[in-house]
Amino acid sequence: MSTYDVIIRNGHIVTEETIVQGDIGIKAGKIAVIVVGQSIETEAEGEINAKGLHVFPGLIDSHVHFNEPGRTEWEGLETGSKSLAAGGITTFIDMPLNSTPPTINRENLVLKKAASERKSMVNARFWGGLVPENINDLKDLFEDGVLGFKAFMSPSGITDFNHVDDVTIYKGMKEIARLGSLLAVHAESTVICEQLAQEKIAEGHTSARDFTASRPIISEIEAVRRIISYAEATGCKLHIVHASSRKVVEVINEAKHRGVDVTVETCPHYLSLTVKDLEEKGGLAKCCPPLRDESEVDDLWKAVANGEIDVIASDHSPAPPSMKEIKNGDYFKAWGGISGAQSTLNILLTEGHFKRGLPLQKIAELTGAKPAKLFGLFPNKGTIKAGSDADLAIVDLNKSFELKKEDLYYRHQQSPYVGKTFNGKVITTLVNGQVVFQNGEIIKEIEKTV
Ligand SMILES: NC(=O)N[C@H]1NC(=O)NC1=O
Ligand SMILES: [Zn+2]
Ligand SMILES: [Zn+2]
Repeated sequence: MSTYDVIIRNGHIVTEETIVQGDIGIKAGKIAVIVVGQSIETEAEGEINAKGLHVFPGLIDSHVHFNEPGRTEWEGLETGSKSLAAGGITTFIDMPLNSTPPTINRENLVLKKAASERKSMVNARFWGGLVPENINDLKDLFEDGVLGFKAFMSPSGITDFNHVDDVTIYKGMKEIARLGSLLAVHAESTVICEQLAQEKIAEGHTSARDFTASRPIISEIEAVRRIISYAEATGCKLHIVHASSRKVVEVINEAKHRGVDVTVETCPHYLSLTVKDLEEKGGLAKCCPPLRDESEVDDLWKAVANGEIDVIASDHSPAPPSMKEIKNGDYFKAWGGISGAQSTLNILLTEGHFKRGLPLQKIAELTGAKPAKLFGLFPNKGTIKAGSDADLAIVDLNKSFELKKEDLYYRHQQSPYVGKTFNGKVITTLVNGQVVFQNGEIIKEIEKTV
């Protein structure tokens, strides 16, 4: 029996801290050894030549909606997890909504886990929901392993996942604080968004820019300020998802400096697309909060470079093509949600590293070490260290490609990124030491333990 099952040779090994060149020896799904500057002398059954390539910690996508069980005509665990494998993502944390039933109690979590065990090719973890009806279920969900809870401050678009009122926020956050967990929040103001939408629709103003104007940045800022005050009152750890603007991030920064335990996520679409894309690509580029303008994109990159963003995740929230169509020019009706999970690393490399000089270590931090630390997965996941799980993405930074529909593993081969040229290509993805994707092919379905 050889010492290692797999040896990855001569790669540039990227972590949140450094880039070093060396060999990685993998045994029983874990990184057994990292030898820097020289070779591992024995041979393994699986030899991977990574000369000239970069080895990243497999990405953690802490924000996906895979819709299974119950809404697999939108997306599923098999198709969703294949797209992640193809994108170098080795762990996802699935949101509690858009599947039906939603993950708001113990029974529903059991269904979610069972489906993932059968169908996911990457590591699956789960968010539980906080809704007005389930305060008494939070403890069960926590005990059964959810990594945190998720609430909407404005309507979620899904009838079986209600947004929270102030009392639910207050009681829910007290309970989540007591459990020692955290609350992730979709923060937009219901009052502002509903009023502005009503006015626009009544006037017959339903264009891309009308939709965007109905969900202004102030709506995020107001909701973020409000939820931060509840975090301060209850001592509940808070995570703001999908900040669309640095102006929102600034509010969170101020709170951090006051000592509030709050973190912030942004998404690749807010870092690479604008309201112009919404006009040109239609529903494919519709999301909530909406895409902003070019100057907001630039400012958000400054926030990334400046260490003001904690996590970058996809918020992959797909729907069937018919629901993404803009009918009669009405941007209010189409489903809001971007299909993007496969492209996170591509966007960060192309727009961040190559265009703006973002260090590779920073990409590894935002998509690996930081989410792993925040959601309790570190150091098993999110970094490359002896003893960590062998979840790895091997990338050729010298390869460019144009994303084609046919490249997408989603249930529906659609994405606002189709047609975009990316610099840097994922060559091989390993999950728990097994190759799941190589040279453009999904290699094999793996047996999963969740
Ligand atoms: N329900 C759901 O997935 N909503 C997501 N879509 C989106 O664009 N923003 C969200 O929060
Ligand atoms: Zn959201
Ligand atoms: Zn979401």
